[in-house]
Amino acid sequence: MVRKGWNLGSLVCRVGSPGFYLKMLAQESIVSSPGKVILHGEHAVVHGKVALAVGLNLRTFLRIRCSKHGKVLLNLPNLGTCLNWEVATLQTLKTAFPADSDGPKSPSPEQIAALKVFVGIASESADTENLAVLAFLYLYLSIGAKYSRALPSLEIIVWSELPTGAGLGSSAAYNVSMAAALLMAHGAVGFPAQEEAESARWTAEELNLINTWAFQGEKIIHGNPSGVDNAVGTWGGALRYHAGKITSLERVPKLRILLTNTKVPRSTKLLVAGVKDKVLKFPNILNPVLSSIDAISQECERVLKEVNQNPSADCYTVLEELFDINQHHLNVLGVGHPSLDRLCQVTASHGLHSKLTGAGGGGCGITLLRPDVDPAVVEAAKQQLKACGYECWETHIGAPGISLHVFSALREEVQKVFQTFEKAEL
Ligand SMILES: Nc1ncnc2c1ncn2[C@@H]1O[C@H](COP(=O)(O)OP(=O)(O)O)[C@@H](O)[C@H]1O
Ligand SMILES: C[C@@](O)(CCOP(=O)(O)O)CC(=O)O
Ligand SMILES: [Mg+2]
Repeated sequence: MVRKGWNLGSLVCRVGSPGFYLKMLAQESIVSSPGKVILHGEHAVVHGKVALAVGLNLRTFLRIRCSKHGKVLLNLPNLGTCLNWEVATLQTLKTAFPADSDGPKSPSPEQIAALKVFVGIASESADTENLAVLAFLYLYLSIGAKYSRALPSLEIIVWSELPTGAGLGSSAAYNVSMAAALLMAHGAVGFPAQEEAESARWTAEELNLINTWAFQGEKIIHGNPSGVDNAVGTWGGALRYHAGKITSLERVPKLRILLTNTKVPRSTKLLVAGVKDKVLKFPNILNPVLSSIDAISQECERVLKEVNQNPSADCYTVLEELFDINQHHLNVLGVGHPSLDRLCQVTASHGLHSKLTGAGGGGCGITLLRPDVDPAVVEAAKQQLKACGYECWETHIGAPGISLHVFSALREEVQKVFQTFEKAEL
């Protein structure tokens, strides 16, 4: 179902009246993708073990407009970055991104080197913020090379409710939104909106394509991603992820979670590389730890089913114990941080159980809230965490994956946010 070119016709063919789609495309499209919370399996999942992850109700929004000014504008207000390039200048990179008919391919070292030279990043730079620009250029040029003869002139703005670099999958939400918007702009996936619908999702085949391209963007930001984050950003809900196999977890109970951001910055790429080095150095010591984390994910999956069928206080006690054990394992892998130890100690002093989520090294932790927990206990824990300089908020798990926003109050609100960031560089 791949359609070639920057193609209004393909959008019109999909469903509905031509006037409706032409109007929508002439204006612009807004898509959004959720952040994620990994319940269990971070890091181990990079080494082929099971992870359980859920969509988070904090999202990244992207607006794409096709324009006639012969430029590409990329506005990233979360990073304070707004760049633009002449399309003609971007064409000079086409030798590194030749047209080919194969599916998405991993970014090659030569392509990454060419992009770094183009953007003016030192090749050894560990600055993760710049990686968002590289990931965009990679997706723009690769998707352009695959689906169109000419590169399009575009204006793109991405704004997120998620903290970046805090373990909540902001990089994946960014890459999933970017892949969906660019694929839609090229007609490689349809424009799924139905008239009067508030938001819309793509077919499973299209979601698969979006996910595969987003994974390539994640490779630029993470180095060696497992693919779990982009899978949640694409499909949402609650997923079991194992060696690229994505299974939707059916009938997951509505778990309540307290999310805490220690605000200690860290880079997923460096933390993942650190774990790899440690596993290579001490395979006999650390492989059993990864296997134990795998067993924790599987036990958690079993208990979540039980909570649904036959909820009991014991189930929640097991879930709490699994959090505690996994947090110790993650410390053994070297991805803990004193700020996370403090988070766990503070919540433990209120009888609550926490673990880091995502890459660790700072960033966010999650605390399980049993259904019968006294609200005064949660409030006291929150106050103490805030006094440590942390930010916390309560949430429950399972937000929808990548969505196109058509007619909704949410779309209007997001538009207003985008307008505050609009710059007049063009
Ligand atoms: N809204 C955004 N705008 C621009 N870049 C983003 C955005 N969200 C994430 N990124 C990119 O992702 C990086 C953070 O990714 P990462 O270190 O994997 O942490 P996490 O995915 O846990 O937030 C940022 O440094 C930036 O390159
Ligand atoms: C550590 C890891 O398991 C999750 C990283 O998540 P985040 O980028 O910290 O949100 C890495 C991965 O799965 O690719
Ligand atoms: Mg990430």
